[in-house]
Amino acid sequence: MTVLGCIADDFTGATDLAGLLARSGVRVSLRMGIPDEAPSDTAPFEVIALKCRTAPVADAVAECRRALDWLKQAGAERFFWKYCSTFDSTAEGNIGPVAEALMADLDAKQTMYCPAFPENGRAIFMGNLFVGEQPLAESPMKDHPLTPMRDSNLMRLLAPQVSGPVGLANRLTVARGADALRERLSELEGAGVAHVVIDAVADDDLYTIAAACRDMPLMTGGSAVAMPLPDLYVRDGVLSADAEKAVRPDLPEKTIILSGSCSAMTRAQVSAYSVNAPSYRLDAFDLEKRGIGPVLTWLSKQDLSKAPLIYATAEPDQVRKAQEAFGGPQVGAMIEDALAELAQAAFSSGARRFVVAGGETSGAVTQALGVTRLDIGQEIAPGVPWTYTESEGEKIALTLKSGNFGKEEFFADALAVLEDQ
Ligand SMILES: Nc1ncnc2c1ncn2[C@@H]1O[C@H](COP(=O)(O)OP(=O)(O)OP(=O)(O)O)[C@@H](O)[C@H]1O
Ligand SMILES: O=C(O)[C@@H](O)C(=O)CO
Repeated sequence: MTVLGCIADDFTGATDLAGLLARSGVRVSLRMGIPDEAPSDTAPFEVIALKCRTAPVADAVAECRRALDWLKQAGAERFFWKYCSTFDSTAEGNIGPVAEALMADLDAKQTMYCPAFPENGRAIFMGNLFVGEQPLAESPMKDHPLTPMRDSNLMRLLAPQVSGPVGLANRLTVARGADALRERLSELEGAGVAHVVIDAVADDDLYTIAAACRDMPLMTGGSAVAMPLPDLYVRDGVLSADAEKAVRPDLPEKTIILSGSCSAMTRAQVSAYSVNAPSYRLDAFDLEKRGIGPVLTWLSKQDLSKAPLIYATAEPDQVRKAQEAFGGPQVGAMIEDALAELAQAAFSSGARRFVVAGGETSGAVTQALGVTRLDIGQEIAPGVPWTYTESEGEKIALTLKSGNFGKEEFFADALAVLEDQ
């Protein structure tokens, strides 16, 4: 029976959330897209990964509502809407419109918003989101190819995305504990505030917030505020802990690393890895002119046991030039399609270990590999676990890395963690 039903707006975000929930030892099931069939063999925590972060608002809302229906059928009575720890969205959405639609379906008068992820340097103070020591709008997220973040204030970012009033429960309240926070939430509810941003700067704050909000029909946030929920549910008696860890299948060593993320950390990871490993830079202008042929030829000559890297990862000025030439969404889709086709080609050449960087990129690659359900394995870095699944009846391992997660040596770390298991 499913205790918590989760909907994630991208694929790396979904594995991030699943990985943090799985730290508790409970079984977490991750579905790539809404399953066609009715729920069966469900886990206490079900996460549905969608690719709707940058989809048109109406499409995102419709898809998330369908996901909600599936999770309700799975028996869930509490729900979690997972978006990015850097609140990636546009002036239209999709964080607010989806939250509002799910609230309406669940008859919820109020929900909370907490993208904080202290282990990865995301903190919220007085409603402002920080990435490390920088306000969001001064961090590298200001140059994101699809969702450039140009304001750091979560209330200001959220207000144009929702129809109801937006409020704040600040750190001074959170520091006073779960009862004080509950009181503040009900005071805001009395004043008609439906959308409450909650400050959090450290993991202790997240425990307080999860404790205060765990009975809301809908919680929303990054992955970290969901992390305390399994233990809280066990204490509440609504969940019994069953430590069913996924076991790594026996896999050939052949590996491919595909990076479509242009985030600052991924750029550093690509630089670090490409010094010693075979690597190919996929250039947007070259791809448009000559198609995917040259990189397919390069790939066919690689020894996959050396874990080659193919990356479209580029500096902000290069991204800007490509976007000006072809249009932002068009160039994004062209590169995603290319990386998806390369994943298929690598699979046909025997690759069974896939390291993918970037949420949209991960969505494209997993869809191309026909992956529908993942088991969560060992974490490589906070929020980035290995996952195990099948493609065309063959066992494979996949890790889907959020753009800004992991340290500089992430790609080498990922290979090492799999070897160590
Ligand atoms: N050189 C490039 N020029 C323009 N767009 C690019 C280039 N390289 C990649 N892209 C596009 O940028 C987008 C990057 O988004 P993606 O979600 O994959 O990474 P991310 O945002 O860093 O990761 P996350 O969502 O996990 O934080 C993709 O649509 C990708 O195709
Ligand atoms: O929350 C995060 O930062 C990540 O899980 C993510 O959503 C990146 O796409």
